[in-house]
Amino acid sequence: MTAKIIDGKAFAAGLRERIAEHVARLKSEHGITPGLAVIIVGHDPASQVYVNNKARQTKEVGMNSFKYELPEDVSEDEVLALIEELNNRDDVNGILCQLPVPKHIDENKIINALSPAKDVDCFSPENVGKVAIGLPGPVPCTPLGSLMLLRDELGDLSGKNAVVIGRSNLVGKPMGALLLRDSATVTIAHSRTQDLPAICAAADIIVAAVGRPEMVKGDWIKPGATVIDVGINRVNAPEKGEGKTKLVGDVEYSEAAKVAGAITPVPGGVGPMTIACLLANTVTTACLANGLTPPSDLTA
Ligand SMILES: NC(=O)C1=CN([C@@H]2O[C@H](COP(=O)(O)OP(=O)(O)OC[C@H]3O[C@@H](n4cnc5c(N)ncnc54)[C@H](OP(=O)(O)O)[C@@H]3O)[C@@H](O)[C@H]2O)C=CC1
Ligand SMILES: Nc1nc(=O)c2c([nH]1)NC[C@@H]1CN(c3ccc(C(=O)N[C@@H](CCC(=O)O)C(=O)O)cc3)C=[N+]21
Repeated sequence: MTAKIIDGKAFAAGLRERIAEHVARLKSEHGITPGLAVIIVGHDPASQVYVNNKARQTKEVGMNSFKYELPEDVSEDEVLALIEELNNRDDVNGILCQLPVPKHIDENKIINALSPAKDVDCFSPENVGKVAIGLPGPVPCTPLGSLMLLRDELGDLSGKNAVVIGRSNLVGKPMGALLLRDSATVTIAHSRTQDLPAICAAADIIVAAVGRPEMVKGDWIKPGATVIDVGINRVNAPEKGEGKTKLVGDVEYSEAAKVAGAITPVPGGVGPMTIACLLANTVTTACLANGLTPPSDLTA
């Protein structure tokens, strides 16, 4: 058996088309153009590429993009003042501060300063709570993108055994909450979990969000299971030439693809969905800010 490859890049492109239609309707029927502000501190090249991609895709779907590139040595107070200014601007519906920030800036202060109404990463306790109990609002981008791919692949997730590996506030925990809302039977594994291979062997769905290159082995996977590989790890690739690197996921892709029913590749899987869901969340917060019901196809 060879797994179906879940094309996250293509799915994300389709999602962006739907987002563009909703944005066009918000403009023509309500005079609203959603806006997303992205803050980047310092000059990490990977972050730069990523932030530029977000800005380009934001404009492509017809939304306004505001980019703030702050120097590495900017003070915490200056970043907090910028967030406060953006919190108060009517043309900004989403604010994202690219993480990590330099060490002299307290990440928690940044997260707490963001207005929950504009918190498109879904970091705030208020928004995390809404996700847990199923109230409308932004949903963490990577889990939302992963859920969309799973629903598209499997339809109803009700009663499926789902194992999420990783319990971070960013990915693992909200992923577990979303799967539970869809009536899957959810196990969340982490670094203290005993006998992870046995737990995976019972899973119809595996979501790997560990940050360890190719940790999940092909022979852990139940034949026919659906595998969502969230991990993005840059590793050395001497086979490509001296000093070259490549991206791999948290799943041993070549072996897993022989056993799984369907699997996301890295790159081209969950990563592109994360950015598309950021845009989807900005439409959601723009609707909520204007007393409109957010489009159901852009949220969980
Ligand atoms: N595709 C995308 O868009 C995105 C991809 N990522 C990628 O996803 C991965 C995970 O990210 P993130 O959640 O932020 O990572 P974190 O480092 O915050 O969390 C990793 C989790 O994995 C668990 N873990 C570590 N080692 C093991 C082990 N041996 N067995 C089982 N569990 C283990 C940790 O357990 P414990 O809690 O006990 O320490 C922790 O809960 C990374 O590769 C990251 O780059 C992240 C965000 C977006
Ligand atoms: N406030 C904040 N929110 C985030 O969501 C956030 C963040 N900070 N900091 C960094 C991480 C990382 N992250 C990625 C999203 C998409 C790809 C992505 O699209 N990856 C491509 C490959 C890109 C490449 O080739 O380098 C893919 O998987 O196909 C990667 C990484 C979001 N993050």
